[in-house]
Amino acid sequence: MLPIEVNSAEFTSIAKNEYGEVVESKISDTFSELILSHELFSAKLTLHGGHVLNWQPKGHDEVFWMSKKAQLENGKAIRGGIPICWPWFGPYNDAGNHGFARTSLWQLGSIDINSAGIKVELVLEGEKRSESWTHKFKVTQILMFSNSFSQQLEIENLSNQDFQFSNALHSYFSVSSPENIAIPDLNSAYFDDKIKSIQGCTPSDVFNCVGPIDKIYHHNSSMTMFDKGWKRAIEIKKSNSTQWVLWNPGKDIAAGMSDIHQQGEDEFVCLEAANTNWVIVPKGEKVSLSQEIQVYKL
Ligand SMILES: O=P(O)(O)OC[C@H]1O[C@H](O)[C@H](O)[C@@H](O)[C@@H]1O
Repeated sequence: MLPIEVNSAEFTSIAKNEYGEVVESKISDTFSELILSHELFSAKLTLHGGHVLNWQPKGHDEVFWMSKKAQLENGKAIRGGIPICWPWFGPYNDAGNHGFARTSLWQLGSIDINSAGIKVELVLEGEKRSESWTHKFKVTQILMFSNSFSQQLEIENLSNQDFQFSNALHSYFSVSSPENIAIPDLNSAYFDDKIKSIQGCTPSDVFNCVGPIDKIYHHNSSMTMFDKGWKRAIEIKKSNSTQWVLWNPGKDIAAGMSDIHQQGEDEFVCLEAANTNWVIVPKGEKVSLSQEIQVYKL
């Protein structure tokens, strides 16, 4: 019997029709990305971390920033795009920052290409993934790429007791400069300043997003980020997330981060739809949260 022919090319088409195509590109022996093409947008994602790497709606520039020094390797967190921070946000016990979802290999559930865009479903499930968080769970991530973008997480508790999680959709938005960014919707929100370790700060105007800035805003509706340099606005709607996290490391902290290229901190602002406090999911139940992003020219 002849051996089955394996497609040894670096690029392998995994779904295609008259509206678009999804191609797998092997970056290394252990890391590959999925390249999505469609007349309304282009985008890239990877199963490592269930991570959206970029999305560019037609007629606009890239929406998400990616570090030129991002570690595209099995088990590493990727600096840029949208890391999924889950089942915890920030540090937790000795288990490191932001949970295991962003460093785990997700499974490809389904791909649907149609005239409106490309829908991709990714799944992460398991039990005892971390000594600090041992519950049995299933997370389904539903991504809809089009001239807008939406990302939904369905978090299912499959264990025989209630569990809790915190999370963030840690979007790195590409900007002309953090100096040019205004987010007027934040002006009226109470916030915790993580750098100064002060909680419950009274609302104050956000004139720019120059780092170091690391704030948790208690605000559960939409945000619009205005970039006066690139004359574009990014609107982010979210559901079931009670906070927004605003982060940029600034020059000195970024200089100590091996996966940010020189002056990379001048190219992005993170605005993260988050639940920084624990959310309880009763046993056998499901919680869903999402964000939806739209880009406008000013
Ligand atoms: O370096 P990472 O683990 O990816 O975390 C990057 C940043 O994520 C969030 O925005 C947190 O609020 C910051 O405190 C943290 O520094």
